[in-house]
Amino acid sequence: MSRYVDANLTMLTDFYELTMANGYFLERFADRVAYFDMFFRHIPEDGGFAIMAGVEQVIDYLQNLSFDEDDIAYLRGKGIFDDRFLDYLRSFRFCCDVWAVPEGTPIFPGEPILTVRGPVAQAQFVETMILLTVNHQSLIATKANRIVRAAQGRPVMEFGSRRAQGGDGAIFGARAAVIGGCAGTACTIADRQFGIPAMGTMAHSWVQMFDTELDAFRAYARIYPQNCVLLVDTYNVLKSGVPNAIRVFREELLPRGFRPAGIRIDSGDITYLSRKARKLLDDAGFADCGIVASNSLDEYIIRDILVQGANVDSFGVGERLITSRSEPVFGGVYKLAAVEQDGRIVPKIKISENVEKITTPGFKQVWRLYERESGKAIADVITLADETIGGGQPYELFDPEHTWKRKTITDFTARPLLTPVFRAGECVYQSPSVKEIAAYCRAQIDTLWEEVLRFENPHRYYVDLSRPLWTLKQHMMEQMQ
Ligand SMILES: Nc1ncnc2c1ncn2[C@@H]1O[C@H](COP(=O)(O)OP(=O)(O)OP(=O)(O)O)[C@@H](O)[C@H]1O
Ligand SMILES: O=P(O)(O)OC[C@H]1O[C@H](OP(=O)(O)OP(=O)(O)O)[C@H](O)[C@@H]1O
Ligand SMILES: O=C(O)c1cccnc1
Repeated sequence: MSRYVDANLTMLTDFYELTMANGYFLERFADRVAYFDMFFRHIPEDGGFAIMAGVEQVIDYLQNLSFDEDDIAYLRGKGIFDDRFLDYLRSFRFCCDVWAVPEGTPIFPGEPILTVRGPVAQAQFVETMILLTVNHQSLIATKANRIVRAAQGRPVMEFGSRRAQGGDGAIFGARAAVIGGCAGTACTIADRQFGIPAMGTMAHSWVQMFDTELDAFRAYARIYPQNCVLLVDTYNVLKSGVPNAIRVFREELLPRGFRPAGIRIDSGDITYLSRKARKLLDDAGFADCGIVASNSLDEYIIRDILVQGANVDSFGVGERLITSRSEPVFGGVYKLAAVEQDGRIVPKIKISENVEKITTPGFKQVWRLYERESGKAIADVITLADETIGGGQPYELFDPEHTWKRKTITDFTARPLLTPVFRAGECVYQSPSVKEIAAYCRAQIDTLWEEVLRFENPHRYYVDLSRPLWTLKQHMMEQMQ
């Protein structure tokens, strides 16, 4: 089970999906085969890449689609749905094909990251949940990864449940955070469900509950000698918190053969306090005692305090991660790309004044091309689904907007990113564990050039169209003029 409540989320859909489905049904259109693509247009915070996440929960949702009698009665009560349509919903069985880019893969604007093919009434209907699931988790995985990269190898713990936007925000946010590189989470249920390590320290209330800070530290050290991290900022970090921690480490841990795990600083100037605390700990013979920092951190503050010379070994990050506070929207959209007519795929396009918003028509595949020698990713190429790239053949890349910019590459490998997930409604994909996804994500990010990784003005990674696809799109745009 990958949902925290065993609820059927079939009715979690925008109402227009239902009115359209009813309409398709009445127009005898419901079984016409359509292709929908999910893609996004903008990388949060103008970053160089985003991270795909949420596929496992999309699978879970699609496998559990069904309307029960209460749903049907509710819809009947609306007074706008045809009885025959309601009967059709009663026997609804998801029978579409779905392809998705595997979770943990770096993704780029404009490329399909998930495609659904099937009867339009169904393929249209699943839009809302697919978008909300992938938008949420990709947003948080992308944000978490920025924070993790800012920490430069120091572990980052996800502390955000209490400030998440609801239960799903906390649980799937924790899942996505670990995909993006967090070492663990404070979210216990996420550990139970996804096997991602739950960890934590203590709250200020623990310290306040005792007559003195010293008593609070002593009690904690006695109960948890093997993993003793003491919160040192309830009263005064340097005058009482750290000295009391040192005393307790000496009196409670050393005699029992334990070493301290750490102290946590949760307020004030982290750079100043961590440096002073480090010196006190070192002078007391606890050079191995880690310093955890928390308090409304994000990638910018972490980067700043490290540049300032903070002495921090790990970070706890909550609200700004779990809500992706600096940019809380991952604007993935779901657009019709083609229909089938008389056994042929007929591409569809959506025209806009804004060139970026013109959709790319047809049933497509996305190929990632890697330089053979360095293993680095060169570009992604969106092709029609029946095209193949690789097999030792040179390939000409060209910029879809400035077509005179061309380059022929020879020594490369190519892999298709869109992977079959459902065939005719049957799941054909085994989701990896979150740990495996996180490891894959790390390895994939290593294939990106430094220039794409940086926070400020990263290079735009190439997402090109194949010649047949570019020609098709051009032709359709001209026809629509
Ligand atoms: N050296 C630093 N450079 C930049 N930002 C820092 C530094 N130290 C802490 N911060 C950040 O400054 C922000 C504000 O901290 P603020 O002054 O509100 O304090 P506080 O110490 O939490 O106050 P309180 O004692 O009320 O909890 C936090 O987001 C914190 O992460
Ligand atoms: O600041 P964030 O990035 O969201 O990290 C999580 C915060 O949650 C806790 O504070 P809170 O005041 O809720 O509880 P506490 O009494 O345990 O400090 C913790 O001490 C952190 O400050
Ligand atoms: O374990 C912690 O230190 C923790 C957990 C949640 C929020 N803040 C801190």
